[in-house]
Amino acid sequence: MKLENRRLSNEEFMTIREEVLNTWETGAAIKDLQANIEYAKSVPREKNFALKLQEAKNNKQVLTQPRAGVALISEHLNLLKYLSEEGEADLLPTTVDSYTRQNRYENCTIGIKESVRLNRSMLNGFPVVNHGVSGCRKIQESLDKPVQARHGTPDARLLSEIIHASGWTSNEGGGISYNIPYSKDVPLERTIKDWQYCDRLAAIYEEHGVPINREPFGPLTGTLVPPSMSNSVAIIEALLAAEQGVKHITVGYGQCGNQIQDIAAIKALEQQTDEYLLRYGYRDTVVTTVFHQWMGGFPKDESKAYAAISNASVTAAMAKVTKVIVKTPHEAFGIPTKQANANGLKCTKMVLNLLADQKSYMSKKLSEQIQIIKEETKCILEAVFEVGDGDLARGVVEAFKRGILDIPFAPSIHTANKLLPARDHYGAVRYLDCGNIPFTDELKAYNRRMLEKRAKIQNRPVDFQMTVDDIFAVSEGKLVGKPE
Ligand SMILES: CCC[C@H]1O[C@@H](n2cnc3c(N)ncnc32)[C@H](O)[C@@H]1O
Repeated sequence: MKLENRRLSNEEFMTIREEVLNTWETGAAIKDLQANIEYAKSVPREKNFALKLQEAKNNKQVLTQPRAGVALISEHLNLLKYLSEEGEADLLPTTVDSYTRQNRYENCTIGIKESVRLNRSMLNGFPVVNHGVSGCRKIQESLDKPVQARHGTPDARLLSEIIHASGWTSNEGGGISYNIPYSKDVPLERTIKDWQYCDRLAAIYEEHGVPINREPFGPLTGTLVPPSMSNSVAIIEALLAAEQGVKHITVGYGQCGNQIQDIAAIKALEQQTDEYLLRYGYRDTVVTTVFHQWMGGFPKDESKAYAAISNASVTAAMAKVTKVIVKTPHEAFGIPTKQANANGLKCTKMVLNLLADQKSYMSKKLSEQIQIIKEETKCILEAVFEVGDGDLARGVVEAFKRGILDIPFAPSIHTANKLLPARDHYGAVRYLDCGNIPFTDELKAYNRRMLEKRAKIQNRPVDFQMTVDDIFAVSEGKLVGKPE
């Protein structure tokens, strides 16, 4: 079937579904889609992820959500209960393991057996496909808060079938955001199509009375991704989801570190997502936002790690995002203990509570940065539509081929890797090299000027060494990299 940004017909969807359910044994238990929907309808409304986000948006409340996932059902349940109670998490994840993300379910079988034998998690997340609908329903039924699948899966079709049949009412990911940062060589045509299936599935539940939230993965590689590039990808995935009938979309952004630029990025993302959805005829979509606390290298020192978590929480509060994804003081080491995970959540919530009655006020600098990000994003998105001859899906594939869309430090061979970012002297992320991104001369000159200011202050040339210094800076306790 030719790649096209067009809603899958029921016949197309059901034909693909037949094949998807046969890719692992646990697909057999969810063959009856109507029965799956009936089950999902039985989940109490207060445990619906989409509705809880919508309520938070209306109440201008910032919700907290951790990442968390371990191999076995009972341990995973204990972990999520602890994060919900002790950690006061408003929304619950299930972070899925790396084997599942690559559809290597046979490795999960071994990992589950080893976890039982050694009495500790031998997988770096919860293997939703292997545990199947029975295991995932047990998780959902035993918790009193909404659950979302968080992963990094290029082909998440079976994973999505199982989680929604289990009453999990949110799914993270997208055809770009779970491909380019997560894989070496998976064609975009493939993942855009596979995520059209996941979006259509979410929409079918929605059309039968079960609101399902879809959350494109905002931060991408989480390494100096300029806001206009990550915003462009988020808006594209929101449009692709809306075309399949998705009505609840959370667009996301990973903290870059300069507070004004980060708040501006969230505001620009909210405004332009609404603008583009409206422009392309999607009128009844509920758009919420998610801010990811610092995604780059973390300090090992616990106190400094809490400072990074608190600092990110201030930005989340001042930007009035709908939800914030929380880091832990174990970030520099690996998978956190449940205590460290809960501590990151409590630290975050304390800051959010202290700032609940405050927000960032429009200033000249803030409105200038919103304008810059919106203009850069507009240049990118208009070019994507143009090279796709008006079809967004084909435009994405062509735009990556030409380097119009380009994600820095991505493992995928399907991104040009010509874009080079670096921080200006305020710490805002700028384009050191725009590669093939079709910015106006004014926008290129602005980015260059901001980097030249830093070069002058630091008495150094504008070059790649700035980028290298910036990659290590935060883990060394500063934001802007300094020359040796
Ligand atoms: C793109 C997401 C990266 C973040 O995702 C966290 N992460 C990954 N797997 C787990 C897990 N099983 N439990 C708790 N956090 C986890 C990492 O620490 C990192 O911050």
